[in-house]
Amino acid sequence: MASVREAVLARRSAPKVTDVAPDDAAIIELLRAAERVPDHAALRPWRVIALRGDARSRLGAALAEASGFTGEAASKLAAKPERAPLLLAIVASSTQHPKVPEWEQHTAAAGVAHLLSLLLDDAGWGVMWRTGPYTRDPLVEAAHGLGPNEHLLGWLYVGGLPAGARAARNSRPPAPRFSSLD
Ligand SMILES: Cc1cc2nc3c(=O)[nH]c(=O)nc-3n(C[C@H](O)[C@H](O)[C@H](O)COP(=O)(O)O)c2cc1C
Repeated sequence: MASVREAVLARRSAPKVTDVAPDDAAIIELLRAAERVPDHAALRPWRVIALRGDARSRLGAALAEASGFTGEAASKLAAKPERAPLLLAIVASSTQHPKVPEWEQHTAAAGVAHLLSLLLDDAGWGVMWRTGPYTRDPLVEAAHGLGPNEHLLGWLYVGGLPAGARAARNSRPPAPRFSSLD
C-alpha cells in the first residue's frame, strides 16, 4: 500500500477513462475515508451525488439548455458528461453558523473532493475533476435537486484507466509556492 506521500506524488488526472466504474458501495467506502477532512464545527457541509446512465444525459441536456447553444454546439456540450461512466457531483451544502462562514464550509467540501479524488486514484480508478462555465447555472444545479444553500463544486469524472494511462510523471514539479515570515 502506498504511503500518503507516495499516493500524492503518483496521482494524476485521467482525461480519458473506460466504461467500467466503481459501484455505490465502493464509493461510499472511499467517501467514509475522505470525510475525515478537517471540518470546523463538524458541520459536514458537503454531499456527493453519483450520476450514471441516463442521469448523465439529463445533465448534458441541462448544460446545453443553460448555454443557450443550438445545433452541433449544443449536442457537443450535451455529450460531455458521457465521457465517463460515473460522475460524482460534489455539492457544497452550507448552513448558517455564527462561527463558520460559507467560505470555510466550501473549503471543507473541496477538501472532501480532493481526498476522494486521491483515494479513487490510489484504488486504481481513472478520475478527473471537471467543471465548466455552466456548473453553477440554476438549470444545472436544479438537475441535481440542490437546495437553496447548496452549490456544485464540479464533478469527479470516474472510470477505468485505459492501458498505459498510468505513465509516471516525467516533468520536474515547479518550485513550491512557499515563503516564511519571522
Ligand atoms: C475545481 C476544479 C475544476 C477543474 N475543472 C477542470 C475542467 O473543467 N477541465 C479540465 O480540463 N481540467 C479541470 N480541472 C483540472 C484537472 O482536474 C486536472 O487537475 C488537470 O488536468 C491537471 O492534471 P493533474 O491533476 O494530473 O495534474 C479542474 C480542477 C479543479 C480543482
